[in-house]
Order: sequence, then structure tokens, then C-alpha cells
Amino acid sequence: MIEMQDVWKTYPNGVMAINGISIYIKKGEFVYVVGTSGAGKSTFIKMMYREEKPTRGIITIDGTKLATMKEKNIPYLRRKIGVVFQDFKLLPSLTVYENVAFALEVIEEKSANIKKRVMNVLDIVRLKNKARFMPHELSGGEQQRVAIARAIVNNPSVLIADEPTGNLDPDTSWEIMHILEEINERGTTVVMATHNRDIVNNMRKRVIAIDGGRISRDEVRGGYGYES
Ligand SMILES: Nc1ncnc2c1ncn2[C@@H]1O[C@H](COP(=O)(O)OP(=O)(O)OP(=O)(O)O)[C@@H](O)[C@H]1O
Repeated sequence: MIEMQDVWKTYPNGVMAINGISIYIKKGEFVYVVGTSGAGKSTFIKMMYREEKPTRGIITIDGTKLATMKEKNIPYLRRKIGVVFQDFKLLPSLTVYENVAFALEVIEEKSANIKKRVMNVLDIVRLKNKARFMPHELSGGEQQRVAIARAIVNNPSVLIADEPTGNLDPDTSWEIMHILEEINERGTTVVMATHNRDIVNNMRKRVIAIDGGRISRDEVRGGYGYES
């Protein structure tokens, strides 16, 4: 479902961010990507949604080879992959409903389907009652839930989250994690970069650790207290 074969990434300034990574993530998996600051986590996941291109190596998402993909087909990749960021990235002048609907409008979804699908995902993130609110009227956790709704409204096969709990307090972070877990249980593959040890250690999932642009560990951990 997500495959990287000997992937390398050197930025134009010469920084070698990823140094020969090969991984396979199966459909329906939930994977944490961990590592110290600067280890290469963001670069690793940005390459999955083609925000960055590898210098070398092959990345395949759901059968599509990203390197040979034509620019005009990128919107189709965006239908396969939803992305959630640490800082939410909502459009401040649009309501909750409009922020989520926008993701469908840009791919020219039929308007008859838009309302149904937006309300359906707002229900999943438990924000149907705030559809008319503006982002600044919401708490951080609620804003992140809108961002998650926007990311899944296209029904993507993969949800990528880069530090989704980075700006949230512990209780709100757990709320977000339970929603991501629910989305995963509905069949979506979830890949999440995080610094949050508490979450990693308390939810038993596959953990890919990156260090100096290489995979230093890849194992199932957590769910039974702290481990080193
Ligand atoms: N656009 C860029 N241009 C040049 N170098 C970059 C760029 N983005 C990241 N880097 C460098 O690549 C390396 C890996 O960065 P990356 O952001 O992938 O790490 P990270 O593990 O996500 O870190 P953090 O946890 O701090 O977000 C770092 O040395 C960083 O300075």
C-alpha cells in the first residue's frame, strides 16, 4: 500500500535528510514515525504525499509510482491521501462546514454529494453542531478535528498526520488520538509523526524510528507502559 525502496533525499542546500530508507506499510496499518528533532520524520512523510520528491529511490502509494506521476494527476493522489498538520491550516474566513466542503469543491465533486459527505465527516469528528462556526470560535482540539474531517472527506485510503497533537494539551491530544484510531478502524491506513512519548507508549502500534535519516527501529511497541 505504501512502499519505499531505497529512498534518499538531499535538499538543495546539501542537507542529507533521508539516507536510504526502504519500508512497506500494509493497508489498514497504524504507524507512528518517531525520532529526535531534525531526524528526518517530516521529510519522510512529506515524500509520501509528494510535498517533497526523493533524490533517489521509488515510492509507491496504493499502486501509483509517485516519481512517474504526471503533474496533472496530483489531484488524484490527493484523493488517496489526506493530510493533517500540527497547525491545523484551516482557512480563517470560512466556516467549519465550508472548510471541509472546500476539499470536495476543488476536486469538483457533485454539489448534491457535498452536503451529505461533509455532514457525515463532521459527525465522525463530533462537530456537526459547530458546522456554522468560524475557526477562531473553536478550541485548538476542535480546530484539529475540523482539519481531520477535511482530510478524510474524500475518503482517502491513507491519512498522514505530521505532529497532529503538537499544539494540544494532553486531554485534547487523547481525544484526537481516539478519533484517528476510529478512522483507522474504518479501514484507513494512518501514518503519524509524533514526539509524544505518552501516546506512543500507550497505544500498541507499529513504531518506525528515524535517526539521521535512516530507520533505526521498526517494531510494534506500547500499550503496556514505558519502554526505552
Ligand atoms: N526545505 C528544507 N531545506 C533544507 N533542509 C531542510 C529542509 N527541510 C528540512 N531540512 C533539514 O533536513 C533534516 C531533516 O528535517 P525534518 O524536518 O525532516 O526533521 P524532523 O525529524 O521532522 O524534525 P522536527 O521533529 O524538528 O520536525 C534537518 O537537518 C533539517 O534541517
